Amino acid sequence: MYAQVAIKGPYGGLFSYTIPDALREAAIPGALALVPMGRGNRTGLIWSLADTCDYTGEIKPLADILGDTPPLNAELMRLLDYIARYYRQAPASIAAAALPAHLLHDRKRRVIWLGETAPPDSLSPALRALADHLRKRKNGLMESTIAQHVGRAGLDRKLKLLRDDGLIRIEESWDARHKARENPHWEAEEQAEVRQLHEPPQLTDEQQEAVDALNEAITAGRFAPFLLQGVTGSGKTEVYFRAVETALAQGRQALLLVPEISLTPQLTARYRVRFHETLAVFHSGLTPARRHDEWRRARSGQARVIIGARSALFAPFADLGLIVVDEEHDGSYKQEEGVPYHARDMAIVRASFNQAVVVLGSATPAMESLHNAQHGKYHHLRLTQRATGADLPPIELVDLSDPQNREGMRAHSLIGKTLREAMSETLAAGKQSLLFLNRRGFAPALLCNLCGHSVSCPNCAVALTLHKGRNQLMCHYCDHVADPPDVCPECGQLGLIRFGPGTERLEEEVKQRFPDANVARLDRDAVKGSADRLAKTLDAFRSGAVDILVGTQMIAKGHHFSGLSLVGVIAAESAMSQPDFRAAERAFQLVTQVAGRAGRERGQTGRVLVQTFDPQHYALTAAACHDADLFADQELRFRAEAEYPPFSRMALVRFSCEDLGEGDRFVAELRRNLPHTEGALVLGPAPAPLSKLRGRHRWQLMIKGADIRMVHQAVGRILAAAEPLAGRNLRIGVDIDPQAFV
Ligand SMILES: Nc1ncnc2c1ncn2[C@@H]1O[C@H](COP(=O)(O)OP(=O)(O)OP(=O)(O)O)[C@@H](O)[C@H]1O
Ligand SMILES: [Zn+2]
Repeated sequence: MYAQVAIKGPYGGLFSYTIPDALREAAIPGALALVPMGRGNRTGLIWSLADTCDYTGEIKPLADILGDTPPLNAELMRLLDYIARYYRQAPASIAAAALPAHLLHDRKRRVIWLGETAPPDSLSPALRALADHLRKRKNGLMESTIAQHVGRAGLDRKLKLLRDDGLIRIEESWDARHKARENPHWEAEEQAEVRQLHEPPQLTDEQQEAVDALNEAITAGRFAPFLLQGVTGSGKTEVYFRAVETALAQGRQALLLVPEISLTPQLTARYRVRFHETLAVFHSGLTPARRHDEWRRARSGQARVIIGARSALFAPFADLGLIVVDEEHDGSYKQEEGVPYHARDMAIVRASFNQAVVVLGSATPAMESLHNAQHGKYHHLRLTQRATGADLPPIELVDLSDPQNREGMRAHSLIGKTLREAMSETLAAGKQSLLFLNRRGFAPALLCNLCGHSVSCPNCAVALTLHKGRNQLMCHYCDHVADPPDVCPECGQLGLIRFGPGTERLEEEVKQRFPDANVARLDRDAVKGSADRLAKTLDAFRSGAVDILVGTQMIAKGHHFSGLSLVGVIAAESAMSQPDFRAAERAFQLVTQVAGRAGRERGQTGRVLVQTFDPQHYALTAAACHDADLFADQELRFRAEAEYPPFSRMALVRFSCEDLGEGDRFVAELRRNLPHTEGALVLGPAPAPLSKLRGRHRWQLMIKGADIRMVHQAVGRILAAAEPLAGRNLRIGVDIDPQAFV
């Protein structure tokens, strides 16, 4: 028997080890193993067991198995293996994404002797020697120090035996290290929310129908995928609650995936009120130690409902009966860095492995999900009315090319006349406004109007964004910062102008125009370095302390602000003009979602103004009449004609190299040797739209095929051709079902 161990590091692959007799029982897939590698030991995840081994060199034995029970059970290992194959990724990268960060890092543990001064006679000679060594130190010993004395082999197992006998205590050192950094504000916020929440509401007829359908499927205990398409404010959350209750009543567990940004105390509080201590929360505000605690509560079955962002997909469960993917269209479900996987798509896979029900919920479903619903792959449930009885707010498209609207706008003004007047009226009526602009900073470019030079990042092929508050130029890709120059670095003249829109500029204009209003801004800069800043600002807006909130997509979705009546979208273009076939879909989703924040309480009238230079665009006209079906009809027709997903499948193979010449030579060579796959279209390799990122030059190759098998086959052949041509400095990455084409 050989253990195939996934080990993080430059190799990325699986390494074979023999299994010593003492570890035979514990060495199963999903267990953490300590293995000899080079001159030291490394921690890895046992991926699989094999009877044979191809490796012809010396195969070493596993040094130890770590932990009491394997962190990942057979069900999760099956999912991980599927992900590795589907996305063509190294097992070690997947393991790193799936496990709490601590487990794979080399552990620093302190072992403290608790027993009598003399070890009991019943101990075996090996344990007795170890116990003798331990009892001499009052303050305990680091595990690494113990290993130097008694050897590493089997040490973990021996310590476990002593611990089980009550003779020692083992302290994870990071427990202490991270406790100090715990953020108390989050808990306080959540508590405040909990007190405000009341009894569950009586379901509307539409909600009841959806709940009935879900309950039936959950009770049947078989795999069943649903698309819950409900307009903004239709009470999808209440439907999820009822489904979760049913799954719990069946003795099973439930997983709720939410976009990271929705993980506000408001949302978790709503879940806490319903599910109490059976709830575990995985959010970015937790310290690693707390995260690990929550993870352990889930694995032990103590927590029966888990709510979390993308990576909660890997939450350990004994018997998962329901997965909910809230705002399933949200881009944050796709991980772009590291292992590119889509948590929504893999949620479907995980549900099918578990005979579980999976619900994808959204007011603006992805075209892929709609297509599946239309073809009977998913059950389609719809909520067409707002649960509170409020009407959807009227949406007006404001044509910015119309001179009337430009009246009073100065050179860099972002707010046209119609929006300005509406904001005045709202303020005068004591109501709140929200302005949405999908770009942070003051100006996305610093341009020389004498020579045309644009100040760009030294590491990336993009312009640097000016941040006026901190008076710095920043790269939004690599976080490079620089002082803004006084003169053009190219021609040396005083010709630099701050060009383009940004939330900081918008905030400044709002403050100038409405000096008496209380204005706040929410974007990545505004919440940087403070985990509770987001919650605090949202709270101030919710309580009415802030009159006008300016922000990026952080404010666009999921929130329920009861006093909000006016929503302004500053530049609807920015979403539509991207070189991406999903641009129209994103524009429709964005406008619908941000508009959906307005007028959510019964008896309230909301108003939404969308400023645009292209008021005829079908994404905007459909959004303006709240017609998701009309948009889907047009969008799916366009996708079918152009053979884009969901009518085809795609993949990107990316190449990057620090040296431009070396990359160019590789790409030219690959182009000459590009293999052909029947039924798959291959475009490139060509320089990527973002041609340089973090100091590496980039190229990409796009593959389009009628189905995923062809795409996989083409990717496999291209990798086989590319890998032998690639020098040491060239990196190759695969992105299956890409969401971003930069
Ligand atoms: N049956 C009901 N009766 C009255 N109010 C309800 C009912 N169901 C939900 N609500 C309330 O309606 C509001 C909107 O619900 P919720 O936030 O779940 O909507 P949603 O569908 O998730 O919207 P969005 O897609 O915009 O996030 C909430 O304040 C919720 O408490
Ligand atoms: Zn950069």
